Amino acid sequence: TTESSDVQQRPPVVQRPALTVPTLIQIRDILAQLEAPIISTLTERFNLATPSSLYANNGSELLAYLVPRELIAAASGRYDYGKLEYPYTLPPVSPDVTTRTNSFAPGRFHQDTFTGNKELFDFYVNHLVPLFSSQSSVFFHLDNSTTNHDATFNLDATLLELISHRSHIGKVVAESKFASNVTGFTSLIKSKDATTIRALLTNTTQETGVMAQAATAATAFSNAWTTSGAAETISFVGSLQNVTSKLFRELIDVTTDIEVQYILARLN
Ligand SMILES: O=C(O)C(=O)C[C@]1(C(=O)O)C=C[C@@H](O)C=C1
Repeated sequence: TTESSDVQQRPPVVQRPALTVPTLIQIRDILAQLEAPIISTLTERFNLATPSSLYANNGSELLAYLVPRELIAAASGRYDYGKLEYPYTLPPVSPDVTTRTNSFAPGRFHQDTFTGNKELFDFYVNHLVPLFSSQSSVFFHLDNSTTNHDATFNLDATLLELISHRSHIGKVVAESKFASNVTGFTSLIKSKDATTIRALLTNTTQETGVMAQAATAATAFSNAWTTSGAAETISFVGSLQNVTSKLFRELIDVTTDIEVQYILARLN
């Protein structure tokens, strides 16, 4: 009928709630809470033997593995507005638009379309996976095989989701910083001065604290594995430190990229 085709053609009306962001101090606590789960998953993943063929063609098999998982996640609301979760394989989200009647007061979340996921995925596959050099396997198979591809991709997916969520919390870090310096940021946004915006968003003291916490967590998790009797090589503790440090350096950089892009689109 005319009625049903009319219904099909009309785009869904999306009601986006007005969401206020926490203070910078609160957000830094939230970021700190994510360090242990990330490093715990990393430790688990680090201990799986990793055939490099699994990540050929820039990780195309892993990306394909993420598709059905992200479709299910989308259906359960994982990527809904304000969740600060963005998929690796699904289409980009539509941005908020500031209008005369809705100016998005400072402190209110303003959706932009940028995600750091491509950067995170490429870093993961090309710079982190090559460091996963475990020779032993935690799996016992009667056919003498040592790998479990499904378990490996499953941990990859969990880790990728966690690091993506951590990085996209940068959007609310940026909103919180924008709200506390509207005048300063507005002129920089108007002149599209990404370099000065980045400098204004950067806090190297905070970065040092984040890196130190990550190192502490890596020590704790590697100690937990060795003292509980896992068959680890002598180099395990140092290698996990190295991988953790590389990951958190990247996370800070991608989080900052996401902050910069958020600010640049703040008045759109
Ligand atoms: O805490 C902040 O101010 C942030 O912007 C977050 C963060 C991080 O990723 O942890 C990123 C950039 C800053 O230089 C310091 C820390």
